[in-house]
Amino acid sequence: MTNDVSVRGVSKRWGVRPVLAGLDLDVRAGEIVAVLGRSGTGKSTLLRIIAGLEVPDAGEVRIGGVDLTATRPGERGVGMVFQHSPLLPHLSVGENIGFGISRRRRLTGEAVQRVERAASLVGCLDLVDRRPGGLSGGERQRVALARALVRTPDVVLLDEPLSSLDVHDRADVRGVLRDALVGSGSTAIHVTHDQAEAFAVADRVAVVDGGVVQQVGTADDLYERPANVTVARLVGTPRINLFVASGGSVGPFVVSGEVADGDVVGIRPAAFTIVSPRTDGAVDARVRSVEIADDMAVVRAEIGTGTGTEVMEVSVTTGRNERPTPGEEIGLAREVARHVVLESAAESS
Ligand SMILES: Nc1ncnc2c1ncn2[C@@H]1O[C@H](COP(=O)(O)OP(=O)(O)OP(=O)(O)O)[C@@H](O)[C@H]1O
Repeated sequence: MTNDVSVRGVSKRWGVRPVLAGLDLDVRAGEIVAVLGRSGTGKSTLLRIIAGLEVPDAGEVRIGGVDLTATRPGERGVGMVFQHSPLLPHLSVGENIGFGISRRRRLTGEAVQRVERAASLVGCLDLVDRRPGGLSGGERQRVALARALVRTPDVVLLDEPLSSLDVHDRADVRGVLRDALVGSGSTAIHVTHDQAEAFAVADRVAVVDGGVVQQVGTADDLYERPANVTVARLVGTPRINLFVASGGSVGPFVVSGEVADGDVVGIRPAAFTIVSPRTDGAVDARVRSVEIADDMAVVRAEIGTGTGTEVMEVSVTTGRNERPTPGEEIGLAREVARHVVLESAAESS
């Protein structure tokens, strides 16, 4: 295959502000990679550079090993889908999809087949005779995707394609999107700030922050083995709890395995166990708030830090039916089964 994407040392400033700072990213042929990052971290800028719509200050982009620095957007074999992809209102859905391969409104034999294939890839074959005006947001984005895929591009770039949809449409279209991308054989780079979407659509996720890729990996890699504090805080809902280790303990908790003084240690909310209040050896806590998320409850509780009178808040998840109430005294088992060392004091000194 010749449609792998390689981004090497790409930098871009807007005015004095560096947005991308020597960013590297490798996407294998046929792979779907999501670029996940907070708002304003340069994700769209990166996509536009790959598409040839922006020129980087430094670095290069290769598709299939070919340096594209001097290649115009239309010649890069790249298709794009945006958050709001404009459809032409006076054309039918089929004609809109066909617009990707021909400026002529009346399509001939082979073009009709290609439109039908693209429409069926995204599950909108039944819409081809409709006008875009009456389509739902989810339907419109599926049509926009079909219009990008009809050209059988080497690479599809998707810039927040689902973020204008309501939660239900978003969840439905995610699956369609992944199946269509896999079915097309194109390499895909999907920009989003929604981690659930990134994990649902992509084979691997690249976390971007500070103008560089912080870590690339599967959902398990990023959740279980985040490379640093930045990734640990961006991946996982509710957020990971952070502690600085001291005297072999992590705040008032004890983890399996050794930790050195000054290590920054992360404990996921699901790794804590709630026990009865004032259980021998448990950590006393008071519930500040409880939020229900489907079958899970997110409990925010105040604990002593183990270093005096200071208190800190930890997030703990539990089953919806086992949840305590705000204000209640609870205990947290002192021994925590899983943790991750995010910064080693020995390395940073
Ligand atoms: N053409 C431009 N001129 C000046 N500044 C720009 C331009 N395009 C983007 N920026 C700035 O660069 C930064 C990164 O923007 P970009 O849209 O790439 O981020 P993003 O991660 O895609 O954000 P979002 O998720 O909010 O879309 C922002 O601060 C933005 O204001």
